[in-house]
Amino acid sequence: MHSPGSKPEETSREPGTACDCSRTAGFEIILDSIDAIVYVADMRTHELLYLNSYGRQHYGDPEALKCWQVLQAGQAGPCDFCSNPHLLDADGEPAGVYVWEIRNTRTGRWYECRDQARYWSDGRLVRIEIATDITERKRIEEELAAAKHQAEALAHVDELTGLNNRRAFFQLGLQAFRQAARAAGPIAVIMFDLDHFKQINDAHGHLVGDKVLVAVANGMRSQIREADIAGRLGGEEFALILPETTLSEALTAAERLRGVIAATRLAHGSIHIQCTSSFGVAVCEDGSLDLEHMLSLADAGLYKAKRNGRNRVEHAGP
Ligand SMILES: Nc1nc2c(ncn2[C@@H]2O[C@H](COP(=O)(O)OP(=O)(O)OP(=O)(O)O)[C@@H](O)[C@H]2O)c(=O)[nH]1
Repeated sequence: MHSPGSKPEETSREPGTACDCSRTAGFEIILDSIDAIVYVADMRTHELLYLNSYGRQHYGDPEALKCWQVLQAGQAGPCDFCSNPHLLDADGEPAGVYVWEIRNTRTGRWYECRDQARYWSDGRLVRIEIATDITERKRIEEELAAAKHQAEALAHVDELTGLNNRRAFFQLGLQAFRQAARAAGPIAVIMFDLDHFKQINDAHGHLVGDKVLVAVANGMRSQIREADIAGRLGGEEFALILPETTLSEALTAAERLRGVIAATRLAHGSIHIQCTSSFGVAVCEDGSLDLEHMLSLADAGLYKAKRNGRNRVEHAGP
């Protein structure tokens, strides 16, 4: 195996002299004491000309093998991610250091690679790579990214029921309303509020009240289509956005959900707790109204339902 050297014209001493040998041995001691892979490969043939001791410990003896045979797994030829194309300028001359990251296909470990083309001692162009193991840094980065993703997801979810929280409901709702406006198509909003929920809390405690809210949310989820947007707006108030839904379809959906909630019985000790809810429905047939306006109409319907005796569905039209 050849040893690392400098550009031929810069060499002041004939290779093979005693002084050159001791200098080369010195370089090898230095390179073998580095906690990083250092290797040299012929840029044309991919022959591995040098691999330091750290590299040999992890990838074995490279004698007479190509870089892609020693350093990567399952390669039938040069890697398609080989850095060679980045190392030469338009005139085919060394273009400086190229820094990149890769997960090694043999070991699964991550490396930050600093690659550059240089002239080897016999005049050919070689790729010199110094690859530092960054697996631990990557693991921390991935954990942070996962935690951030989870925090972002949680920021949109109502903790108790798992439904969209108010913020997510409005964000998703705005998109649905934009879509309805573009298509000039129908869109419906249903709002509902549990009846005399305070009495449940007062009689059985807040925890039981929470279970009722969860049961209502589950009933809601069981009734909606994939395109529908369900949210808990706060307290015991829930809402649904139903894209491409006409008035008669929305009234049917609200009536069905009212029946499901009224029929839900929550076991609590020796008794079963039941709860009804009042619904307000608003529909815009041509997508011309915005979410705020539709929610205020649905709220007016809900208020009407409460006033007219609760456990019922009322429509408030534009
Ligand atoms: N258990 C529980 N109760 C809640 C939660 N949020 C709000 N509440 C309760 O919901 C009750 C709402 O009471 P009201 O606004 O008087 O409404 P209501 O008793 O349902 O009466 P109507 O709406 O007029 O039928 C209050 O007792 C609140 O404390 C919650 O997250 N969990």
